[in-house]
Amino acid sequence: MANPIIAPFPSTRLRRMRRTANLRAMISETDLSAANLIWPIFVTEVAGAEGEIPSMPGVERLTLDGAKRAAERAARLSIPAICIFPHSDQELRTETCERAWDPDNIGNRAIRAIKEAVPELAVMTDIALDPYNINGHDGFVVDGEILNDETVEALVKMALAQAEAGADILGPSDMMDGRIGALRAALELEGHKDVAILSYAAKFASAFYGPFRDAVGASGRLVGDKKTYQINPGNRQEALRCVARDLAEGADMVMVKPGMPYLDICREVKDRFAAPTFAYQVSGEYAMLEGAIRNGWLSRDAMLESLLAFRRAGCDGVLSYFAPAVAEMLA
Ligand SMILES: NCc1[nH]cc(CCC(=O)O)c1CC(=O)O
Repeated sequence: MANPIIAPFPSTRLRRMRRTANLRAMISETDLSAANLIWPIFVTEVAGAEGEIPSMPGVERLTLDGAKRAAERAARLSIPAICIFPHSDQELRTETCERAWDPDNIGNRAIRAIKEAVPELAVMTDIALDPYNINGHDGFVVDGEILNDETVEALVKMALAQAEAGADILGPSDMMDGRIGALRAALELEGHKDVAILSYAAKFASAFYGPFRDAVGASGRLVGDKKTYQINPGNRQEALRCVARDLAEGADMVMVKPGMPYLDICREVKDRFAAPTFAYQVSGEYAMLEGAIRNGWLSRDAMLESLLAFRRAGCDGVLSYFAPAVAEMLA
């Protein structure tokens, strides 16, 4: 970092450059635009499950038609990418999770519908077994253990189905070891060399995912917790090793998740690896901010400030449920 030279007061008065809006604009260090946003949406195949998610006020589960309209809205607002999270038929969850790689599962149908409606919009997916798993885990569970290598094989099948459906960016969120390398190799082999991987590389075992699990119908299902695969929230060095490992295995971009409580990790990842770096402002962060805004306890500027903070911390972009609202404010 540069060594700023500060003349003694009153020669230096830092308030001189804060006096008017134009002076402030001239020395503004960080910007936020719609191009920095990825919009996560929930798509359901269950009749009657569409509509607002109680723990995420303002966020809805969408039908396929709703997903198409969201894609059109994203394009109008210059949001470059949308990320699809499936809410699948709860009755069809199984221990063997075969619907995860069914070309006609709701996630894959949503990819096709959106690519058809708005071909230029980048479509990102989630790779993990939890939307289709009877016990809500991201991997196969046998005798209470989350199996790593068997899960990776399933994730590869899931990824190929998504790539086949037209996904531009795959987002493995499962935290199994070795999955990035396995996905990259399979994509090369199966003719999907240009499909990008945005790895959920530094994903912590967080209490902030609660509302998301409500949204995808996993809350009541989850047996135990995800601490045998997601990172201990206190572990900075382990998070950096995960990022290094995923980049070495062929990830194009990396993610830190959750976001606001982990801005130190964002900064460190960007400085160390100089790779495209994203953060996920997760459901619990959204719920806190939106809840306070709806109660009149915070102004909507808190939303903008929270996203600007990710940019200041070195992130190229942010997955945020605020994406459309913020893009509208910025337009
Ligand atoms: N594969 C699961 C997944 N993918 C994205 C999120 C959380 C996103 C959010 O909270 O907004 C989760 C939840 C979890 O790990 O239990």
